[in-house]
Amino acid sequence: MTQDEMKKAAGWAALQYVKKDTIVGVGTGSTVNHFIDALATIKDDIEGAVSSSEASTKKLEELGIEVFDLNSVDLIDVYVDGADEINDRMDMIKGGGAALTREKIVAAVAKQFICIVDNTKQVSILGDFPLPVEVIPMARSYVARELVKLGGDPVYRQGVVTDNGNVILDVYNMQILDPKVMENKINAIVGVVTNGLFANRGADVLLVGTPDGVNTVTL
Ligand SMILES: O=C(CO)[C@H](O)[C@H](O)COP(=O)(O)O
Repeated sequence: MTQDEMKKAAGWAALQYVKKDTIVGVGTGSTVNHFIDALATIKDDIEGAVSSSEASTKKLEELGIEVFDLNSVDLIDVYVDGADEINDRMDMIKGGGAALTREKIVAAVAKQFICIVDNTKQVSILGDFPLPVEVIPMARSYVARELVKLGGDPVYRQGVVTDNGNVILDVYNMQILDPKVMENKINAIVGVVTNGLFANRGADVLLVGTPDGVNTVTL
């Protein structure tokens, strides 16, 4: 089974968590793209979606799913998104697709976070995947120096501008033993918009695509 087939299995499995007549929070990435394909098959049964990126909005609209502005929505029942890494506490690193800030905002509003991954994303300690940090452009060098003080090796993701007009620093070699503490420390650096650690708000349900089917994990 290919990695993409495992992503597809996880993406389609998330459909069972979508309730009738609700607004669905939609993440970003190749695994979520499979979820959007699945969601399109029940589009007449849902009210619509709130999207975490321009890319997901485009795909949702192309498939006929109405996309609402988050400011016009009081309640999101489930938020479905992928991850770059997830540990057994359901803490994640996200932002490989540079959509981390909007993802974190939509996730914050949702009652339930359903994380969909293939089995290569499960880790015991977060940090092999470089941690994305979204930064206001004029603060890039300052934030990079502060990230070095926290023990990381930040690398500017050249040529990438986020949907919010900011830049991304990918932090290599970060020892992330306490994800919540690290998330808070990095977010406290002036000029950081947010970082890709989702620990203060982790996943509630994890769906893992494997060669033997989809495993469901809850805490
Ligand atoms: O956080 C993300 C985008 O910002 C994605 O969820 C993450 O990068 C996983 O992507 P994929 O499903 O393509 O493996």
